[in-house]
Amino acid sequence: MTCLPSSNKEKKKREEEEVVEAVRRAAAEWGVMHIAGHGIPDEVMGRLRAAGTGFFALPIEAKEAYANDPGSGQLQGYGSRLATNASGQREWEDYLFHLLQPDHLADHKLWPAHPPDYVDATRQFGRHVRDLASTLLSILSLGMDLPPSKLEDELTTNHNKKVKGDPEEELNMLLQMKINYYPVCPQPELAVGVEAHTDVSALSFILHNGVPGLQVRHADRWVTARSEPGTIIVHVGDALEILSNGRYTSVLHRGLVNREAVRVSWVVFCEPPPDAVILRPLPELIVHPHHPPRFTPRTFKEHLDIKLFKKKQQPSSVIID
Ligand SMILES: O=C(O)CCC(=O)C(=O)O
Ligand SMILES: [Fe+2]
Repeated sequence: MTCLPSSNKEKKKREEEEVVEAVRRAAAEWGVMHIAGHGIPDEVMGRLRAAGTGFFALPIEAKEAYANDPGSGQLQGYGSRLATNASGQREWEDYLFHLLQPDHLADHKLWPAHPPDYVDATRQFGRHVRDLASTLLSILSLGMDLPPSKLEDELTTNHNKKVKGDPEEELNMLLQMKINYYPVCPQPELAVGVEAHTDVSALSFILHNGVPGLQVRHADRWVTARSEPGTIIVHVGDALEILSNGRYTSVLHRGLVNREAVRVSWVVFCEPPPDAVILRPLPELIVHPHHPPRFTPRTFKEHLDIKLFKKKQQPSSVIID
């Protein structure tokens, strides 16, 4: 039987609708999903993993050449969290954190010179993740019956009159790279890799080295993320939960450690610029009295401050907006 062109088109349309619905459901019910067919070549993911793993294998002095200094506001660089957290558990991880995109704002002095492929592999990965972020934001816009460009436009438009520049000017979303390195832990029951939190980003993209440890909160229980080789894990973060007025869920999650194997994860946080974008529930989604706004408007930076303040006020391991 020969397929008529119109039935091909219908098939494609149906498939696209199925993808939109699958992504919408995962983002609404879980706030997390595994994405296959993401367009990032295996070779690029393999080089990223090798480069990051190579960095953490360097002697401590070589890593400390990139040390951060959170006390003086220098958040980018290499850091260690082998300290006791508010809930009395030990956070058992080292990490490397730096801006990944846009490339012209990145401080390349903080990108490790060893292994030599670090800069190129990480940059290549960043370009692919940036494209994937745009694709997902358009699918998630369609999932709320909005035009495909809606969410990305909202995350890149200067609405803040207090911030200089053309109010209509297109801004860039930022991608921040964090590599988490969780050493083998002799007493994993006394420690946690990363304590329970939601990400402040719009979306976070996670690769890992295949060792289980990421857990997400769903229906009042912790669920361990499966290892699905070749896929990338995507979290909905707070910024998207706010824009979607809670239709999409910023997922509560944590990283556990274990006795047998080192775990490494690469997380790319995709976020709006800190001051120019005002995060507020999209007006199209507000219908009085059934769907009132669930969040007060705030810049991304203000959101970070609100969250930090709540964390200080409520010293438990769980931070929820
Ligand atoms: O290690 C992981 O899989 C998650 C780490 C994480 O949640 C984070 O760095 O924000
Ligand atoms: Fe996280």
